[in-house]
Amino acid sequence: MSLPFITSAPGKVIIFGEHSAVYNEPAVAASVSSLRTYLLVSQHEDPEAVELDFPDIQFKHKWSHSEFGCILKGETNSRALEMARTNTRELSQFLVESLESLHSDLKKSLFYHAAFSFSYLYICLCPQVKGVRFSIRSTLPIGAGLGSSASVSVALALAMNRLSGAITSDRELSIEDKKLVEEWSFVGEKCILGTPSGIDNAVATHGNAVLFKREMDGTTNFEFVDDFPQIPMLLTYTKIPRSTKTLVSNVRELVSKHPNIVKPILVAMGQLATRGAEILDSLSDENYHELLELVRVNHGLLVGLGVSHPGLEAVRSLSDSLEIGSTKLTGAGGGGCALTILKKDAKQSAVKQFKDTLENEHGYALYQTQLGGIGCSILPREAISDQDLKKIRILFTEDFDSKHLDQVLLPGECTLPWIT
Ligand SMILES: Nc1ncnc2c1ncn2[C@@H]1O[C@H](COP(=O)(O)OP(=O)(O)O)[C@@H](O)[C@H]1O
Ligand SMILES: C[C@@](O)(CCOP(=O)(O)O)CC(=O)O
Ligand SMILES: [Mg+2]
Repeated sequence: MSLPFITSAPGKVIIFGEHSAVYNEPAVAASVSSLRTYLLVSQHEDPEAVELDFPDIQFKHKWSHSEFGCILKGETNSRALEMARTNTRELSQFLVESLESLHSDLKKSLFYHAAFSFSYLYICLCPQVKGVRFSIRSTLPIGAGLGSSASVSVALALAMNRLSGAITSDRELSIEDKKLVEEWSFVGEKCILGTPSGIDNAVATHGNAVLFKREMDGTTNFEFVDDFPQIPMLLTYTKIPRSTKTLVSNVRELVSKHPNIVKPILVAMGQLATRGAEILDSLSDENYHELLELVRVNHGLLVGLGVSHPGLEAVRSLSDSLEIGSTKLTGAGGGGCALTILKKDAKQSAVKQFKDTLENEHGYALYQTQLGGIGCSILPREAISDQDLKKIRILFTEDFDSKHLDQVLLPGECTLPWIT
């Protein structure tokens, strides 16, 4: 595989069923194909180096390949690694402990999970590769509920499977390629957040909109929502930081404390997601009102799980009082983003007041973006001209804003021949 090459994966919006999805309930999500993570895999000046460069979170780390030797060498280790590679449903205890001691200097840092997830995938997928740098840039807000963690895992899983030779397609990614990316990006999400449902990385891999369900045996089951309707909606980013890992584990505590009360809430969310998907599949003037109702109910149930935040309630309450539509938190909650589905007859002046108040009085950011579209994608070296390569290298090394990244790299919009 010639270097450099680039991979990319989109963020997502969960429309129904965040949190309950972790408990094998169905959920509906769509990719946000214009908000993406890009990964540049390039040659390192040092032939022994494996370097991670994550400027968005100001994290850079370089390993010498020999540092991984203590994990890779020996017959017992080889057997344990083989298990880790074949049984992707559980993280390998051997690898978790080995990486913990290798990264003991990072243990207390905020970046531990990013380094852990990267090196877990690296050891499993392409441990023979060295003299390489992995640089990530994203136009997604991080920790906002739009699936930045999953898009990073998908971009890494695609790149590492390409480096190992497991993915070789040069015209179109096949169903098998995407299955492999989905499987390994789920492992990456597990490293970052413990017990993910798999919906975020499934959407970031396959794109479009899906009704998703993880079965009890660990397999994933999803149906694409055909012709996903472009619903008039607004995404509000409260800029309130939070961690998906913490929120998911808080809900787990609540479930184990009050199973008889909380489990029915999760089941109701699953029912709601199934009905929501039916409506989205055949959206009409008649059932549009029901869609708005389901959004309202879903938010109320999430409040019951304790994953809202006063900052999100401010968005919900303003959309209610201006009567513009229904608002729910999206993603793990606790801050991050809220999704407002607008009423068909929402007054333009009220929508404007909604946006102005949130931006000017609360300092929130509003995104107007289309849902659905391209999933993971790859740009091989052969498809990049030397001139474009120069531009791309600059984007990954200098502090450019996301507009520049989009102009040069956005799949479907730019002129580069992305393989999807
Ligand atoms: N651009 C990025 N560069 C490096 N790491 C990232 C990036 N985006 C996300 N991550 C990883 O994902 C974590 C945030 O994931 P999470 O809490 O699940 O929020 P969300 O997925 O909603 O954005 C970060 O702490 C970091 O480990
Ligand atoms: C809370 C959850 O349903 C969604 C988390 O999404 P995000 O990381 O907040 O973008 C967890 C999951 O489904 O894995
Ligand atoms: Mg996440």
